[in-house]
Amino acid sequence: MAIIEFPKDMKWGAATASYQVEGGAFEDGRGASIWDTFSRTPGKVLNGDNGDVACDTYHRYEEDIKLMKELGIDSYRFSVAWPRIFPNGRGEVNQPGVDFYHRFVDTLLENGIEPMCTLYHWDLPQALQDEGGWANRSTIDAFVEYSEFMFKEFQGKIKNWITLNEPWCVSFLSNFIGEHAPGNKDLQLATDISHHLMVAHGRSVKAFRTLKIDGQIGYAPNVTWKEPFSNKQEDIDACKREVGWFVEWFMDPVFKGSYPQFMVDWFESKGVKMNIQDGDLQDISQPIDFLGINYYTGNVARYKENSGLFDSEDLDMNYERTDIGWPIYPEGFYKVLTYITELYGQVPIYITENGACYNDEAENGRVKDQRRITYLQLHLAALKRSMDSGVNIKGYLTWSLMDNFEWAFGYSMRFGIVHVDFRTLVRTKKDSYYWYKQTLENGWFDLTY
Ligand SMILES: CCOCCOc1ccc(-c2cn(C[C@@H]3NC[C@@H](O)[C@H]3O)nn2)cc1
Repeated sequence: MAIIEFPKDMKWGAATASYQVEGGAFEDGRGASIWDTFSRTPGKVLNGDNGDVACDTYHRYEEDIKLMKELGIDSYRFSVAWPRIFPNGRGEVNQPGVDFYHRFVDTLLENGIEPMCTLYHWDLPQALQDEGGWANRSTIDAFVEYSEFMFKEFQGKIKNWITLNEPWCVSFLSNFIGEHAPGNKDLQLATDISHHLMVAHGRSVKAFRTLKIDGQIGYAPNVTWKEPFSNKQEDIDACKREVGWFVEWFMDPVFKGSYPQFMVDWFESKGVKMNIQDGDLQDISQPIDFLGINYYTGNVARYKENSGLFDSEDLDMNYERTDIGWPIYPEGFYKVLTYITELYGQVPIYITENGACYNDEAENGRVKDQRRITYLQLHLAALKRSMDSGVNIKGYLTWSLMDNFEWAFGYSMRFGIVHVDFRTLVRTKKDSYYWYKQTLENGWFDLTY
């Protein structure tokens, strides 16, 4: 029994992303994205699932916004499908696609819900990929053109902007590990892409400032935590490299104007060189208004020679795991948030994603997902602990509002507080929806896991 209470001005929300929920993949002029291509490539997505229909939010958004309204959230984080705006990635605008997002945003605002818009949540126009995608610096220019259009088009309606979601996933998961679109496995390519993404982020922020857009802008890296198994320096250093791959690699350039030398040196030892052009780091280090943080899991790790990219190995500490297999590690949430604050000061932070995968099904109109409630309790308690330790948390948005297309896992992995039957598209509020609603109403919860 312990009451965990949050500041009255803290923002509460929920998050989704275009390719994962919209559907309408070929409607009203939308162009193909790399995920339409990837999901149609045999063996890339479990069960051959794709985002053609997804949750059909493209047609059912009014129903979804009713669910948000009843939930009582302040803010809803969604992403715009770039190929719905620019079917070829640049140039000609697809007006019906623009009109959809106006209807969507207007309905959010009519219901007193603040839109938090992610410009890039992985659905790159295939036409740009055909020219090399993020490996080609011309895609940076296309992203700036897309950003400028969106800033001007939705000025006054959207006041919270996120340039990129999880640049680590877009670069390393998608182009070195190869699990996500476009599925390359090349460390030099992935490192070049990570840099081009950050230049695109910085130049988008510059455009936001130049256009004098009313509102705030940031980006949303995903992070993890690796706790050294011992106080041996080799274990500490191995964990620093693992965490640095997510934290310092994507945050030092923004907050310090340079890449972390210990990571640059490590990549060079793997034969990777940095391809940085004059002015790139000045662009990347444009001041931002907030940092989005996505956290799901962490672990205990130690040095292991020639193991993985960083001479490290995770240990099986017998932590409980969610249904996607990720260890439940709320301590890591506290550790990585306090670490970020130690490195960069009290940067305003929104938790732009945190949630659990549990594949509970609906029975008689109810979904008993107590395990998700427990995960949320543990992580919100860790969040409050970080706030009491000086971390400048401005808001928390759970991933996700509803079950959706979980990338390479397709529809097999459920992160929603609302269940979706993907045969009928019927939405069912889970027990966690009601728990989250009560928590937002109170501004506190009783830690009773
Ligand atoms: C080092 C080896 O690693 C192998 C796998 O490595 C990862 C890391 C991270 C993820 C991951 C997935 N998600 C959930 C999504 N966030 C955005 C939203 O679209 C959610 O669907 N976050 N992180 C997957 C795999």
